[in-house]
Amino acid sequence: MSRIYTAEEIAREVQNGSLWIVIHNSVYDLTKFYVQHPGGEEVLFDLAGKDGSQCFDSVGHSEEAIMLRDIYKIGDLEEDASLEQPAPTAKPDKKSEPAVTQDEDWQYRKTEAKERSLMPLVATVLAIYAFIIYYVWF
Ligand code: HEM
Repeated sequence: MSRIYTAEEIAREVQNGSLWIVIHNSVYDLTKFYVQHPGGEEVLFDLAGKDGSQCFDSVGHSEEAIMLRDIYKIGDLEEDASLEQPAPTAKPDKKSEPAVTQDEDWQYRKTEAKERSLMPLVATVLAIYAFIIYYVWF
């Protein structure tokens, strides 16, 4: 039978250096796993002692990840326990990323387009130079 943990117990363990995270009322000890996490260590550290359900679900973890998660389950959170909710910045907002990148791309393309529009002018000037040098020398 799995153990029931109180919010205070979880907080105490985290203070003692363990990396415990609660996902859908199950308690996971990720102290040994965080170094192997494909999504990075930092996201897990930000959620130490907190509720990582929203974060875990929003990433769309694979079946393998869900099975792997079960290995680290140590128990359940007691009913009605109030855990600290993660700050909005602790969540990887995958949706906002492309928007920023697209915006930057747009600026990049704009500069690139401007540079490209100068190319015929530069080529013409160089051709005239080459023509003059050819005339003067020969
Ligand atoms: C027991 C807990 C967890 C396990 C076992 C786990 C496992 C994994 C695995 C195996 C992957 C590789 C991709 C996949 O197979 O889905 C992954 C990616 C990732 N995970 Fe987790 N994860 C856990 C918790 C979390 C939590 C709480 C967060 C939220 C901050 C998170 C954020 C991410 C991110 C951002 C990626 C990268 C996704 C990508 O690059 O597409 N993970 N995780």
